[in-house]
Amino acid sequence: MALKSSGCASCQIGPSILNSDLSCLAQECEKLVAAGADYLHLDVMDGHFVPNLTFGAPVVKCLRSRLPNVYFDMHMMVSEPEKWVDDMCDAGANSYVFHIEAAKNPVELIKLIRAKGMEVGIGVSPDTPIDKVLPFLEQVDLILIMTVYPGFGGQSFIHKMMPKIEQLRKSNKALNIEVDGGINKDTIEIAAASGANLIVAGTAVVKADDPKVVIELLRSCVNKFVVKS
Ligand SMILES: O=C(CO)[C@@H](O)[C@H](O)COP(=O)(O)O
Repeated sequence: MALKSSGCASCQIGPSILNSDLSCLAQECEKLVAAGADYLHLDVMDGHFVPNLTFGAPVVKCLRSRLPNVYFDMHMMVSEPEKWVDDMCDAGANSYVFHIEAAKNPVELIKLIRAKGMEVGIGVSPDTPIDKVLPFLEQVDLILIMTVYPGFGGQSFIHKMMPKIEQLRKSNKALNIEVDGGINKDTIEIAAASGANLIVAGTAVVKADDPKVVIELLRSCVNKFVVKS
């Protein structure tokens, strides 16, 4: 599987496992895939770029051995994104999403990630203007718009991020625009209407009685808006 779109930005749902039961992470991931997840969004935090710690390549490697065919979308909330490219690739990551705020040389970093055969994404935190990523749109597979401040699951969706998504979608119909943070049945519509097509949902999915129902609801909502080229 690849996130790269071929002329049209199709809807894919990628649950974030951050707020799942980490004591049995592999089973939680298997459950999400069985519930219809298109990919898994894995949040790596270094306690420096964000005020929280999660996990690194050794955990990703263990998950890869249990889930050989699932797409792992690595959201690297780290201060030195160039440092973990090799490890994440070797662990089985499919995409490597670094934050524009942390990248010293985005062009070189994009090249490094591509050379390892991973897809490339750039994350944008709420206080960062969208202009910062516009020069790189042609070089990446996705732009990740944060609709919460990175660091924790379960926060409230920041509506005023929608113009960023609208501007990106207006500039490129085929671009993969990933939205992350506070996505649930009440916020999916505005995110999809603004132009997001890759949907990261954590709490709403992993804490649901039936994750399949929530994934289907998110997907049907996005499919009403998904952009055709
Ligand atoms: O990257 C992050 C938080 O930093 C996200 O992936 C959240 O983990 C999504 O969780 P919810 O906001 O959907 O609970």
